[in-house]
Amino acid sequence: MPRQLFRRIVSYKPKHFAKVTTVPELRHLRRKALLAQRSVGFVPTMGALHQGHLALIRQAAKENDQVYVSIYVNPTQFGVNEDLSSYPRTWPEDRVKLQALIAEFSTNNQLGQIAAVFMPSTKEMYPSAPPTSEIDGQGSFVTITPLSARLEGASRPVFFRGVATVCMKLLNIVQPERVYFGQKDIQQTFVVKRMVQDFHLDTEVRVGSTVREADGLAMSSRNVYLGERRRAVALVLLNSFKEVQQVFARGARKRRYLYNAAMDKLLSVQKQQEALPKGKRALFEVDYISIADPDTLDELEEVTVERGAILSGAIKMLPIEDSQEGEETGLGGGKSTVRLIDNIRLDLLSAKVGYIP
Ligand SMILES: Nc1ncnc2c1ncn2[C@@H]1O[C@H](COP(=O)(O)OP(=O)(O)OP(=O)(O)O)[C@@H](O)[C@H]1O
Ligand SMILES: CC(C)(CO)[C@@H](O)C(=O)[O-]
Ligand code: BAL
Repeated sequence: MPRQLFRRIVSYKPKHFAKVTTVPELRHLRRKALLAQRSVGFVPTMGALHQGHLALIRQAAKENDQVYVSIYVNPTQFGVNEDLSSYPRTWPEDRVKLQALIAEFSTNNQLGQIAAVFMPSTKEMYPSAPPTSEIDGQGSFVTITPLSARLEGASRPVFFRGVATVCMKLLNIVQPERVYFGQKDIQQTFVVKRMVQDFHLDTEVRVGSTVREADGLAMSSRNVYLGERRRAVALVLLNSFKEVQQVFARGARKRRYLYNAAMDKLLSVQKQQEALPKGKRALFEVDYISIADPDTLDELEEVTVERGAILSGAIKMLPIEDSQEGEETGLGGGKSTVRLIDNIRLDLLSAKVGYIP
């Protein structure tokens, strides 16, 4: 019998995870796992857990003996005018979801188990200086350029500096064999992979597919802010990708044809919404559409069938106007702008069947 399997069968699986708030406690657990030759898979999150997070935890439990999850809303990745203070914090619900996963994993001897949930304070994560969201703020930061300055980074200038910095801290603390990120935040996966490579971090970066709602909308912790009216229009980004798939399947390869297919869809839906009365419409702005190389994320002038492309984009759903009596306006009453991102792999196979991975 393979050693790994034997270890799992005889191993005692605790029914509760340790909730850890300090670095020494986490290191103590990690050292015990190392001495017991248990592999650790790590899933960093900002909480408000949904099926996208749970899928990453399931994948980590398939590939490791122990799963560590972090829940930490990292201030340095939010710009000064972004939604740090209102970001959903839902620990009671998150705990129930994690406990349900523990029950699910404990019935299957082939799976690892959630061993620790790391919920540090900001003082714990940023011990020597208060974290800054200012572009020229002082502190110890990891910067990955030029990758961090484009696409998401162009709209959110401090975002990837904050993500790389907190991921470096978390990876130094947890030292997992494997770390898990979602494809939904595709540029983040490129930034973290580059950081792991350039700083010789001893961990394997694994990427889980984007988990979607039944109609295709990518799950996101921020979707709770949309409300009914904006939720119905939010699918426009994915629908614009489907237009690109169609023209690609019909033979278009040049950037301008592919890009225009997405933009035409976005602009036509934008016009339709603008024509509606204020009490009915959901306005949005297009932030960017990118057609990029699958290995470097550099913009492409032409997509080849052999390599395909990463098609990604972001839109900003603007605040709800004239909310109606009894209208479900989402968390925060529809007052805040909600930025949505999504991406798909553009290749001939998926384009022909209209498959959205
Ligand atoms: N729909 C999804 N499918 C797969 N992975 C996801 C999905 N949504 C988020 N993730 C991944 O979960 C991890 C934690 O993400 P995070 O806690 O920021 O949630 P989020 O839903 O992306 O939040 P937000 O969209 O508001 O930034 C990241 O690696 C992220 O890519
Ligand atoms: C990776 C991460 C947990 C870092 O704060 C965050 O950017 C996220 O949840 O995607
Ligand atoms: N999911 C990425 C974290 C953020 O948008 O801040």
